[in-house]
Amino acid sequence: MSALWIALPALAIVGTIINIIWVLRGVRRKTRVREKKGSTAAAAAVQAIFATVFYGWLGYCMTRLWDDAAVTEKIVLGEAYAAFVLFGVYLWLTSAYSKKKDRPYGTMLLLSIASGFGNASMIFVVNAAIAGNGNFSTELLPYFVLGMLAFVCGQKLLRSRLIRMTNGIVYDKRMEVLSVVLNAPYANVEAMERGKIEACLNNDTETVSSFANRMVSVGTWSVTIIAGFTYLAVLSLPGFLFSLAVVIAASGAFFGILRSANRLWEQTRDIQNVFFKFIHDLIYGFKELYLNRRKAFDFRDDMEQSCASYRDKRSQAEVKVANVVVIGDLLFASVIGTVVFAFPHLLPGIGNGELRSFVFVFLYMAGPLTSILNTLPDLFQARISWRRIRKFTEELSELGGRTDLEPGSKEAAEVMLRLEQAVYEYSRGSEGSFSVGPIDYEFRSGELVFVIGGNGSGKSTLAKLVTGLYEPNAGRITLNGEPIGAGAIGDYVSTIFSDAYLFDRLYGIDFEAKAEEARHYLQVLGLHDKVAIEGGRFSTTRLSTGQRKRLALLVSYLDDKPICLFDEWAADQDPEYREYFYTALLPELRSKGKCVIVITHDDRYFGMADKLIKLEMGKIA
Ligand SMILES: Nc1ncnc2c1ncn2[C@@H]1O[C@H](COP(=O)(O)OP(=O)(O)OP(=O)(O)O)[C@@H](O)[C@H]1O
Repeated sequence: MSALWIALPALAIVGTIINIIWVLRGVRRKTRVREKKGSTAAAAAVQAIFATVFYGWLGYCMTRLWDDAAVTEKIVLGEAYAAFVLFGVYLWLTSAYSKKKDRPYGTMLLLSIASGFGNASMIFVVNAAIAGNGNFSTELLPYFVLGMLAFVCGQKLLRSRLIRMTNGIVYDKRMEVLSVVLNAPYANVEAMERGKIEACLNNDTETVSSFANRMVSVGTWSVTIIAGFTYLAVLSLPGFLFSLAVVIAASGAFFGILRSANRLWEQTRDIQNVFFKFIHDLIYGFKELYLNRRKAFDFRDDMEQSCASYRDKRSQAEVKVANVVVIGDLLFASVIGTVVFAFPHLLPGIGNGELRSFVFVFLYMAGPLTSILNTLPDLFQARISWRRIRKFTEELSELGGRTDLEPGSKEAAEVMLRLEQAVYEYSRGSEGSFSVGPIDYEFRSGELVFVIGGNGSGKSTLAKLVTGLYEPNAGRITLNGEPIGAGAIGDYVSTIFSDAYLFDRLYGIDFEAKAEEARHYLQVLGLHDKVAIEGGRFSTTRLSTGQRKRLALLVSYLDDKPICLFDEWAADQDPEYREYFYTALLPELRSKGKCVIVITHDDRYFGMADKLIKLEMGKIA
């Protein structure tokens, strides 16, 4: 036995030294870098004071045991002190030199054990002191203070690590979801139920994040409870078994109820998608709702029903949980009642002191126990959100998509984009489908191509195929003779679709190098007295529809890609800018060697084109 007691701390010492060497290796290889945040002189001083007080007090408590200890016990005490000091060094090193995506589970487990045990030991010491006869204050007070110090220091270190780690996990998840959305095939995002992306990025990541923060306390509570139960077992084995059975039964019932509430939470989560869709409709349809009160009334009615359903289902789920919490509290009270009133009859040997200690310790544990049970509903909801995030990312990346956001090479100034038997088909279930193609066509640099045709003939669909928004269902697309994936074509094209979105920043454009050019085109497009560009940002985008399209044209111009595609750009322009677009800007782009594709209904200007493509029912006529 004594050999084991000597070996255990010795193992801890060796393990910690290996870990310290590992951290130092990370520092040397720069995988760990000096943590700048929070490393002020004041923070360092506080850390030093805490460390000195803790290790000083620990040493003092150990020396109190020293005199009466046998040789082997002295060895164990010495080893334990050395292990604590080394662990402190390890903690300081890992917090001073952090690394990316650090998940220090082992360290957190040890800190949970230290602080949970510190927490529980306070009540053991108090209980032992009360149970003793007289002069307890000087005898046991140092150990009570040591328990307090272990709890406080352990909590401080554990919480800061856990908070950093859990928020890091949520941040990583959010960035992962964002990357998946940005790399997802356009058709997947277009087909996605409206509101789903918002609910996932906003709702789900927040739910996971708030749960992660609650996990901070669960670790400590668990250790306090384990330590408490161990102490109860020492005090009275039957009492311990009985209370354990009650706690297990309460937790089982709680779990069962939570499972039945789970279905309701799933449903409330579905309603969140609908809620975000309503918000979308409210913002983008506000004009129509404002003008037509009946429409607004009906809309409110519709939204109200959805909100009411959310309220009812959520309430139903929470009432279920609340019932169990109340029953749980009742169960804890009945454990104490049974122990105090029934045990003296059932177990005649049991003493008053034991009963008092039992009640005392159990009462101390009831708080953490209830808190853990109350955290379970959050766990269920976080699990739903976690699954939704996973399903969402899987759904988006189902058809492949791009692997990263790094733009490819766009150096080729001369391009030949060829559609070979290319087909794109919308599947519309039972209503049949619409398809564009098969199309064989070659778009070349220095050419101005107009795409014409009636409404619904497939012009915009063809544009999406050509620009790589859609992947052909059949056939293929080549660029300069090489097959090219849809996701990569975007590097070669700048587009203005009829529903183009105007960002207020010039993303992806080296504005400093093009500031002069930008100012010139602001003047040419008649926007210089409306909009200014400062630091790559427009002073405003609150403009008329025509002006916004002109600003989009400026962005496309600065983009300077080899292929330019304009989808009915001139439709919103007055005759002056329409004339400028067809007779000056398009020829200028062509003379600069661009491949220009224009979707248009302006038959007055058809003559400006080098080639005309007429679409009828998705096919070139
Ligand atoms: N996202 C979509 N999902 C399913 N079907 C679609 C989708 N977008 C368009 N369609 C269908 O494809 C057909 C062609 O649409 P497209 O927008 O390409 O026509 P268009 O020639 O550009 O028309 P317009 O001149 O009115 O802009 C339409 O009948 C439409 O119903």
